[in-house]
Amino acid sequence: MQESRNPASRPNRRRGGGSKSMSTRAPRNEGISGTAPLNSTRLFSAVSQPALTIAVPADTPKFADLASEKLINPLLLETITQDMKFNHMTPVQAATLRPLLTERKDMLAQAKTGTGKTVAFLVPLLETMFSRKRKPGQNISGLVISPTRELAMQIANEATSLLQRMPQYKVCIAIGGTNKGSEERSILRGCDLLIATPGRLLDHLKTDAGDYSAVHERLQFLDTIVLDEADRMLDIGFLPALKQIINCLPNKESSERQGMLFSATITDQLKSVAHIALSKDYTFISTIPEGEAGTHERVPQHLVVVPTFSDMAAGLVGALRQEISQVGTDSFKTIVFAPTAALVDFYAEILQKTPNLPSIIALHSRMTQSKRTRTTEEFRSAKNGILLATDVIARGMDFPSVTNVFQAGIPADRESYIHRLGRTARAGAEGRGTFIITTHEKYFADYKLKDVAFTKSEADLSAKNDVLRVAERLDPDVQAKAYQSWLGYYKGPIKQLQWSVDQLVKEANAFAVNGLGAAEVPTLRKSTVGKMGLKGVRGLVVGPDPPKESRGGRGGGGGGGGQAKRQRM
Ligand SMILES: Nc1ncnc2c1ncn2[C@@H]1O[C@H](COP(=O)(O)OP(=O)(O)OP(=O)(O)O)[C@@H](O)[C@H]1O
Repeated sequence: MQESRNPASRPNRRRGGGSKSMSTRAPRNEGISGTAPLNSTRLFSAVSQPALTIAVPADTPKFADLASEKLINPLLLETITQDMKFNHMTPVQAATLRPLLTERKDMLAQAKTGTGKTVAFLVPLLETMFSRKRKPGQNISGLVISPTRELAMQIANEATSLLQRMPQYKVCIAIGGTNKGSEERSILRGCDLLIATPGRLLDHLKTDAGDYSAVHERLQFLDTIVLDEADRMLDIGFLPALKQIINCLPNKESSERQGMLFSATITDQLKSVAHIALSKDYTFISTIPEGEAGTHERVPQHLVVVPTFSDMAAGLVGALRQEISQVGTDSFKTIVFAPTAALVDFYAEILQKTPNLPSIIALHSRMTQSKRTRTTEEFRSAKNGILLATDVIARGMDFPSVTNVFQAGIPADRESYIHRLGRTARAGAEGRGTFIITTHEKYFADYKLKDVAFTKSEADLSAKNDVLRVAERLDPDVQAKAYQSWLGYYKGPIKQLQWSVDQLVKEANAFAVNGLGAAEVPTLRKSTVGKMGLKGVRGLVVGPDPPKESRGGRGGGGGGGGQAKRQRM
């Protein structure tokens, strides 16, 4: 089934304001960062996100149309139309809601980023929950699994908004980086809808003694399971955890459980394992016409090619200045994606010391969860600013009014490019993308993104000397971590880059001195070099491992290492 109407065909009709400069801290959303049940009143009032009105084509059905067939609870309809001010469905909602509600079909659904997939899966999930004649809070009716903690919290917010007229239903979260005990107590106090990341959910299902837990028991009457950004979960290796979670649920055949998988990108691998959560005869709905890039037609995408990795920071500053001159500093709200946490920290240091840029913040998974949550909220409510981030927020995150997305260096794959770009031009708004790569990485634009109509822009490297001066004054630990993470990351696509390992190290060493401003090539620990598979490669400076008792921390320029997947986030 295909649906090709463009939700952006009309001008942006965003409503609301109240957003503030990023330097003003957003109120902390206690319902999410704490572990109490997400009581709708408390949570909703804490969220400072302006209401959005998507530029939905007037010819899609209205939510009110569902009422005439008694497919939607009147209170939920009032919330959607009066509180959230959504009248017409978006194309993906129009395509999926009816089959999900009337036939309770299992579904794999694909639609472009920022087009309202969350409401598309939450409404049927809530409708099933209302239809069950059980006391609210007794058992978990709906389970949504998300690849990241930030996305889980955002989905919980959206669910809580939808339930604001029915506070008897409780939304809980189970995510990593927070207190597991208090999470469990919240769930057991009463939970109707659980939003979880896979690893933490798995932890909740068994007791320390290995028996099934009380949380496990609460899941034995599950009515709906949703895997959001399902392909990402497979990509980061969550398949075994997902299988174990699903094995803990009542048998699919004997229960009436409905399954849904949603994403903007759907890989063949995902299709081949969809049956773990869906029945064999599931429906596949895509609102992206075949052969289309999957990025929004209205997002101009610029390609900037810089000569070497040492030019990347200067190229980024030049491209940012170019875009700021178009949009103006006051409303310039941008996400810059970089490949690894250490590179995010490096670029953040450079941009923080570059004059005439809006405020800069960084976000990646090596921060504490409370810092991650604070930064996410701060950027969500900011009117302008530059957020440097890894792929930890590439998927699903709905930051209002992001005018631009920059990608400094190639992403892990084509899907990541699409999802990162999708943080702008959401809900019918305008947006622009800039992809900055080196000559070595051009293969990615030429082959993996050959269907994207890039506008080629000249690299502005006028900031090169200033950037290098700033880099040279950085803490050697920042330089060393960036160097090591660069090596770990670019070892991945070494074949596509057409490099030998010697060439990889040569490029890394040139980047360390000419780009990162290191006085000399940073030293790597022997064990790190081994884990990276670079033992004996010429050009590396290898130092001894520290004595056993001082190992294990993540700190230190030569520590960690080799785990490209983890470093990427
Ligand atoms: N029918 C609607 N009318 C107006 N706005 C809507 C409607 N449905 C959802 N929205 C809003 O559109 C925005 C984008 O929705 P959402 O985050 O669900 O997109 P998505 O398709 O899941 O994106 P991604 O692929 O990035 O995860 C949200 O702010 C949401 O509240």
